Amino acid sequence: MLEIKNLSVEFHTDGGVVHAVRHVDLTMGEGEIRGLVGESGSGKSVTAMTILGLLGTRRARISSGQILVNGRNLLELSPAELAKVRGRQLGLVSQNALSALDPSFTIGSQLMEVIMWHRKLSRSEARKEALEALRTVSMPDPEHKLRAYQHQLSGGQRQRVVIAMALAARPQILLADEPTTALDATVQKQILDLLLQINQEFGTAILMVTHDFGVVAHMCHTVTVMRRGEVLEEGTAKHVLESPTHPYTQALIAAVPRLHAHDQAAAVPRAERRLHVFQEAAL
Ligand SMILES: Nc1ncnc2c1ncn2[C@@H]1O[C@H](COP(=O)(O)OP(=O)(O)OP(=O)(O)O)[C@@H](O)[C@H]1O
Repeated sequence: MLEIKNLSVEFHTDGGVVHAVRHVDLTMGEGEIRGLVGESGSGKSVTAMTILGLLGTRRARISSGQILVNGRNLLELSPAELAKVRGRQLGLVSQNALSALDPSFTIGSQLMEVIMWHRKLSRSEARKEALEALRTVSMPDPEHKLRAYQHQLSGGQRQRVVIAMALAARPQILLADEPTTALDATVQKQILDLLLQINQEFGTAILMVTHDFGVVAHMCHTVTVMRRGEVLEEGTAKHVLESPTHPYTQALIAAVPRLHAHDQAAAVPRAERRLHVFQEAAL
């Protein structure tokens, strides 16, 4: 469904050329949850933003590669064509819900706008869909939340709205860029579980950008590990968690407190269980 081949991205800065992504290959099948893992600056976000066509600076240059979504190379599309693919096939859940939402409009009007844009519905139909979208992301008191502004919501509730907006066009693939970074531990788990539920209910594939192998153990079927713009290793989450080949991956796994000792043993069957679900779904 998603195939990235030999992708390289560089930034031309005053201080010289930054090779942010180097010859990256990555594939995702239907319903797959892939973790894209690495420390800060390893090139995860630039990879995700390149897929979405949202690099956002004229200093960026894609120096090689292809990004195929259902066989179409996104790098050859016009901006208008890419915008359509972005809505229909790719959705983004960014790390900062505050910057993704507009403080001067209600949650309902922002959701309705996205729904009307993608699905060509009337205002009253879009309102019903907006309410349904808030129910899908298990928003408490959704009727009331439609009329609320972002400052009236908790961090976790805002992130639920961002997920609802990303799902408005029923995309095949969600790109989730550190979606729980700004949240406390309990809320983090709720949001990860919501993404898992969406994956299972709608078959939405998820590219989960994270620096945290705990997230991989909790929800990913497969994982790609990046360092300094390159892919160091990739494989099933079970395999990489159990027998990481690279010392860098070993260090990332060791850095997760809850994966230490007996917790690590418990995490593996969890990832394995999810892998089975994924493999069955793929058959
Ligand atoms: N607009 C830009 N101009 C110049 N360099 C950039 C730009 N955006 C990213 N980079 C550089 O590209 C490299 C990869 O950055 P990227 O944001 O993809 O890392 P990351 O793995 O997502 O890190 P983090 O987890 O901190 O978000 C870094 O060296 C970064 O400094």
